[in-house]
Amino acid sequence: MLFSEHKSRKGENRGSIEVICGSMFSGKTEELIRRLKRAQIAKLSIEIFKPRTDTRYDESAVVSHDLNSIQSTPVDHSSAVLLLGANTQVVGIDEAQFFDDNLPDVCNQLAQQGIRVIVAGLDMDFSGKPFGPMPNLMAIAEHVTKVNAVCVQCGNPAVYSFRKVANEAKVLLGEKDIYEPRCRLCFHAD
Ligand SMILES: Nc1ncnc2c1ncn2[C@@H]1O[C@H](COP(=O)(O)OP(=O)(O)O)[C@@H](O)[C@H]1O
Ligand SMILES: Cc1cn([C@H]2C[C@H](O)[C@@H](COP(=O)(O)O)O2)c(=O)[nH]c1=O
Ligand SMILES: [Zn+2]
Repeated sequence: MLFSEHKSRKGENRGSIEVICGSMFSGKTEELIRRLKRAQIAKLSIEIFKPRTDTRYDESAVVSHDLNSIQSTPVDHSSAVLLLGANTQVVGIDEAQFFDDNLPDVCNQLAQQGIRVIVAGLDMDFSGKPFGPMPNLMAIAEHVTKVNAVCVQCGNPAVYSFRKVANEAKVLLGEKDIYEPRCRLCFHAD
């Protein structure tokens, strides 16, 4: 599937929702940044949002594990995305799993206003359960892209984020110190 930067003709509503999902280290943020930078090259106006709680690499920028980055606005609630994203052509959202349950409705409203909305997030938490608003976002999206990491145990495609520490909290920020991507077989082996 190719994602297009084409501009709407006058009066034509080209709003849409794209979801990029997968495990940790699967390339969600890289893919989000790639699509947003192409939109910038096409001279479309863009606004990017992430949850304020996600301070792993930077307070405000969206940063991939390979340290590619793009400036963003940290927000506390999806309502801020609706307010701040309303007057732009493309809206990008990273770490969508941490947003409140109203995010799908916000994305729908933005798409109805003609905005291309691109959302990236973890589809499953460390226990293999659907994460936050992600399943509902995937249900209403025009396009869903599931990316895979490489299983660190066996080298097969990985769809799970295995937590290496004993902590049952749903939200636990971290990197390779706490998580490793695993395939189905290796995820359920431990
Ligand atoms: N086990 C792994 N499988 C795939 N990529 C990995 C792995 N470990 C590190 N990486 C790196 O992580 C990058 C993806 O980072 P990023 O886009 O931030 O992922 P995500 O947002 O899905 O966590 C890859 O391009 C690769 O260089
Ligand atoms: C599986 C899982 C992950 N997290 C946290 C860990 C990281 O800070 C982010 C995911 O980042 P990425 O860009 O996808 O690598 O989420 C969590 O809080 N709970 C979990 O179950
Ligand atoms: Zn494996």
